[in-house]
Amino acid sequence: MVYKALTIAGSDSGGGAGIQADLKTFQELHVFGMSALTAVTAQNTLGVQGVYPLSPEAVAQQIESVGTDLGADAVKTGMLFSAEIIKAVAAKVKQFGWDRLVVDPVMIAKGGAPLLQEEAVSALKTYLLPLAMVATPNIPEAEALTGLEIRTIDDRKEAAKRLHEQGVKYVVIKGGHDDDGEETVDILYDGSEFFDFTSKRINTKHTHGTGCTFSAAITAELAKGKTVQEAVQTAKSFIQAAIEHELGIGHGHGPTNHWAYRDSQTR
Ligand SMILES: Nc1ncnc2c1ncn2[C@@H]1O[C@H](COP(=O)(O)OP(=O)(O)OP(=O)(O)O)[C@@H](O)[C@H]1O
Ligand SMILES: Cc1ncc(CO)c(N)n1
Repeated sequence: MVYKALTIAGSDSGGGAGIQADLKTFQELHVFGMSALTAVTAQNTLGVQGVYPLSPEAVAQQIESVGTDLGADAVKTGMLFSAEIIKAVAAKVKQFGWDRLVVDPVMIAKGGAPLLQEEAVSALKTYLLPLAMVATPNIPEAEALTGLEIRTIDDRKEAAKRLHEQGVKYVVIKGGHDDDGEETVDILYDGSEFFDFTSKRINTKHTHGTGCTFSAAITAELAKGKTVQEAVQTAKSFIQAAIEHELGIGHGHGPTNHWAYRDSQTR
């Protein structure tokens, strides 16, 4: 059985985030990866030097090409840049009836460069979140989507509830941005219960693309037919290994190590 996953996202020339992180993660998890590019970024470990969005038609046509021939067992979205691209993507997801959809609501790169126009946040809420099986906001993204200020674990839970009310079936609020403490805690809400995914916080500056990699791993596992809980557990182990075994490349915030999880399975 060949499992297939499609990522609809931006290109990171530095190879650590975006489409590149997604395809590497799919491959590591033994899932055939396909891509529809939304934008090309000139980017490296020091920051984003340029952003060149594609037209909504170009995005829609790539998805059409994949959907009418290869098909996809699961789909994820990353950087979508504009309200027009979001609408085009939502229409195609509906057309192909893709219900295993992971929405990573990418807004701002780690260095502060905007990857989603401010006015597109409401389009994300209106058109795409209601189609999402899973959404994976980090803390600032969850704040932007809900209007809440998130400080405590209870705040995170409240944000998860609000996003569930907006139509997301499973909400994962990632804890990577919570710098306090020895642990990183990601919270999963399924509409009735909360589940914590906790790991040791690794003290490193090489965390470029952690969010993309994490959501791609969830998507790959969903493509195989795993439950959301199983998929999030594997994704947490995948990103933990990828952060722990850093590659140490580039002069800034380096990429994570996409082959570390596989190595850990064979050691
Ligand atoms: N220092 C760390 N140690 C261990 N796990 C981490 C660390 N930083 C992030 N993570 C984990 O990585 C995953 C992604 O979380 P994070 O909040 O960093 O996403 P993000 O901000 O969307 O990432 P990015 O914008 O770089 O793609 C989560 O599972 C989180 O717990
Ligand atoms: C293309 C792209 N997508 C997502 C992110 C978020 O990490 C990034 N830095 N670049």
